[in-house]
Amino acid sequence: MSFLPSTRPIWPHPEEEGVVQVIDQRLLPHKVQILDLRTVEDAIEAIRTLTVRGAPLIGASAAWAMYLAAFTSPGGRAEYPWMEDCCRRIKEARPTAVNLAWAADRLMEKLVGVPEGPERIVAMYEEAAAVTDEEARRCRAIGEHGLPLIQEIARVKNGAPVNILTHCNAGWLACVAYGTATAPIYAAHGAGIPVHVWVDETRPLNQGSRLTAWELGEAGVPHTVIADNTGGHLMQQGMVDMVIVGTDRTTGTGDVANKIGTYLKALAAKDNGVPFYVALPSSTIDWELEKGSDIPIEARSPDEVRYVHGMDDEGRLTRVLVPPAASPAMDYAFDVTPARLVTGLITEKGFCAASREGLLSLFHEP
Ligand SMILES: CSC[C@H]1O[C@H](OP(=O)(O)O)[C@H](O)[C@@H]1O
Repeated sequence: MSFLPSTRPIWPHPEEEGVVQVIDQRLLPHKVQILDLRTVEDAIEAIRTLTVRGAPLIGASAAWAMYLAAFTSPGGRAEYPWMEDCCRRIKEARPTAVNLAWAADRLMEKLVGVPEGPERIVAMYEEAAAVTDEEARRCRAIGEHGLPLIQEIARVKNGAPVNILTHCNAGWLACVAYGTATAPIYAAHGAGIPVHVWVDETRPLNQGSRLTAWELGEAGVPHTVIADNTGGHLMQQGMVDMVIVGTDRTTGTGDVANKIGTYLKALAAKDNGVPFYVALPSSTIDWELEKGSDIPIEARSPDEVRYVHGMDDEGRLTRVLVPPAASPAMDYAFDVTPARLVTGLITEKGFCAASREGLLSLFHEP
């Protein structure tokens, strides 16, 4: 199986009803393992454990979780009380990515319009597939709208590679296809524009060194993995032409929640005059929030900081403890970059300023 930007990390089982298949991202890049999700609990656990992760993919997973809830409902008819309780539990799986609630609520809205029974189960399947396909189209469009930003730098550099720094994984693995931050990168690479990507390892779970590096390697995009604290030095040395990151929730005023460490990259970019772009589908915009400080920031198990997971020299998946066993640890999964540090937003409808006016120039507030 070749893994290209159009690859999907989630799909309905091709032969068996009531089964959704996902790539277990906890084992990448060392092992490609497909998991079968059969119940809403399976799907919630996959989201909670980052088996599937990334805002758009979390949204698609929530949509398919609602289908699994319908398929496994106690009375076999996707009864409203059961579905409402499942929707609530799905929305509790992780707090920061707004796509989770957006997708689960959309499936609930679809449900109320269809009588309970087999027809409603089919409607949940079709709506989950629609959410998934729409997300793939949005990400492809993000690539098209971000491409000119890279083309302009390539023009100025007269054929020298465009150096792009990215943080965490906002690739097809985090979405449904193409990615958000990676979509313009894949579009540029596909158009023959020389690019090189500085890949932040992104502690503590190393979504960059494990997932982004794997994606780019599979797609043949030149890249270099760097320790998280390297980006500022590279920017000071003029070795970064732009930063492109994803987001888990962006307020209607352009404040951006993304993987922990993003804010520090934005500060370094501002200090060095490096453009700092955020790529996002409209499903990641939270129009109800004015201030980024109101975005719920997920705190995860300290063991994610204390242990490093990887493969040993004998090819065995393993983990090692880094700090003393007695040392406490904290694991904030996200931080908030204020709009004033964001050069612009790359969306499926075009490029805009990180502001309410900018977003409203492209979208109607729901
Ligand atoms: C395109 S959304 C990707 C976004 O999600 C990641 O978080 P996690 O791996 O914890 O789901 C990270 O913030 C990425 O930028």
